[in-house]
Amino acid sequence: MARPILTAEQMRAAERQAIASGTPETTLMERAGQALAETVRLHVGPRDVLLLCGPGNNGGDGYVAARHLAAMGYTVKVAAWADPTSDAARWARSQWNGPVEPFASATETPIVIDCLFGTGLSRGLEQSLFQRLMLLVDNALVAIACDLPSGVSSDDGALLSPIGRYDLTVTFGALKPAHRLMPAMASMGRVVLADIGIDAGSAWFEIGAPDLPPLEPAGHKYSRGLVHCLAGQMPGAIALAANAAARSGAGYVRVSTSLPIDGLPSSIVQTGGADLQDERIGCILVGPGLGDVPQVLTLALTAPRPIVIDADAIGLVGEPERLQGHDTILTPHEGEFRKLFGESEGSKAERALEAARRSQSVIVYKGPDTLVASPVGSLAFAPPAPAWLATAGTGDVLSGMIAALRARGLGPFDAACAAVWLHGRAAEVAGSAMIADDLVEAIPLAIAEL
Ligand SMILES: NC(=O)C1=CN([C@@H]2O[C@H](COP(=O)(O)OP(=O)(O)OC[C@H]3O[C@@H](n4cnc5c(N)ncnc54)[C@H](O)[C@@H]3O)[C@@H](O)[C@H]2O)[C@@H](O)CC1
Ligand SMILES: Nc1ncnc2c1ncn2[C@@H]1O[C@H](COP(=O)(O)OP(=O)(O)O)[C@@H](O)[C@H]1O
Ligand SMILES: [K+]
Repeated sequence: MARPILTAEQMRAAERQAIASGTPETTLMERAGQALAETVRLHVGPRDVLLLCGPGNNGGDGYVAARHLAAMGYTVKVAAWADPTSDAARWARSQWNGPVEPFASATETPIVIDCLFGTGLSRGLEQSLFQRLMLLVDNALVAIACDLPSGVSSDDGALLSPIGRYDLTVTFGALKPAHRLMPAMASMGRVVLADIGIDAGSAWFEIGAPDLPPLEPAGHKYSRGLVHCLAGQMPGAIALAANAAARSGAGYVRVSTSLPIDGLPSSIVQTGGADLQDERIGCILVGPGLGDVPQVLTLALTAPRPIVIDADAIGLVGEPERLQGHDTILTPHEGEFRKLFGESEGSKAERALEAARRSQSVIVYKGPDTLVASPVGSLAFAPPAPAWLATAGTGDVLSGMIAALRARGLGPFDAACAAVWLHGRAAEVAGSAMIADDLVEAIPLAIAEL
């Protein structure tokens, strides 16, 4: 299931909306703290708990959780960095009947819950604070962050001060961009989303398992999708992409190549010519292994068909505005992105959206925190993918998968999101010693699980 993602400002607006509709702020805080306590009960055994509370509403969630955990039978200690400064947090503090010790005297405890700062963090933590926090977090059996690890910038995933490693992060109403952006996402552990009754409808979301289009009982290979791949100077890469397209359910995969490609399955047709005016083509794929052959990209752009532009072809585009009016999906990694769009300011999310707007294309901005951006402002964040995807050729596999799903009839944004999700899942199925060829073999297994 897709999970909504809101910026800190959007989250505050959603909270104001809920309050205006009759839900008091203290009720939202009660729900958040209770959900935090229940998540602890669900995931963690009955060991002593230390809650570290800050001055704002993140700390308020902590006092509420302390009360619920104590009622569940946990031995609970609370340590505060500062007195509550918001009305809701003061209320939550007043409802906690146990002692509150100074932060400086808090000692190592099996379960540590960081409720110091959440979406309201405005600057890095002072050194004595983050050093002590990291010690408590890294020496805990289980470390849990309330909403966000303290030190993380909610909107862009930057670390305003160093953070420890958390096993679990419990967030409320919606995920925040930092849950799915590097470097913050690498230290969050599992991210659990608790419903606190706010309306989190959003154009930004975390990609969930896709719904692939059902096969027509009376379908034929062309109606299932024809992917036309354009080879270049290093055909191994387009072979991987073509294989991936075939394994992702395209009805027909064709490769235009001047050199015969060894080892391609016989079901993938190799042709010398490139009739790109063929109306049966569902998607053209250009770029993997292309080399410096701009005329192949130009040829692809003369065809009025959906097109995936990957790898070398991205560097050959020139001006992003050239792609306006085409039905294009671009799949840059960091280097390719900067080559085409230049060095721009802002978070990865903002840069992805700006790139989609300039090129009027769907942008799959790859990396450990892959984003899919559309020209109309939709933004999808990939769930964490295994680090072993960082191996040669996995990007070629992804572009083949996107082309197949586009040819099968998904729209460009949905095709990219579905392929990104399946790519990550196929990598999990293939295991940590996989190479890109194994990833291709795992695609049907990932699809069969849906
Ligand atoms: N917005 C919502 O809908 C809800 C928010 N809730 C909680 O409220 C949190 C946000 O609360 P707040 O906006 O009060 O913000 P925080 O509790 O994250 O922190 C804000 C407080 O910390 C201070 N501060 C910020 N950076 C600091 C630093 N580096 N060193 C020392 N002090 C610093 C600020 O001056 C302010 O007093 C969320 O993360 C979540 O846990 C929940 O109670 C549920 C509902
Ligand atoms: N550390 C990582 N963790 C998870 N996924 C990663 C990581 N590094 C790269 N990836 C993914 O692996 C793929 C690599 O693509 P790319 O850089 O184009 O490689 P290649 O050109 O060798 O095919 C992308 O889908 C990217 O999102
Ligand atoms: K926190």
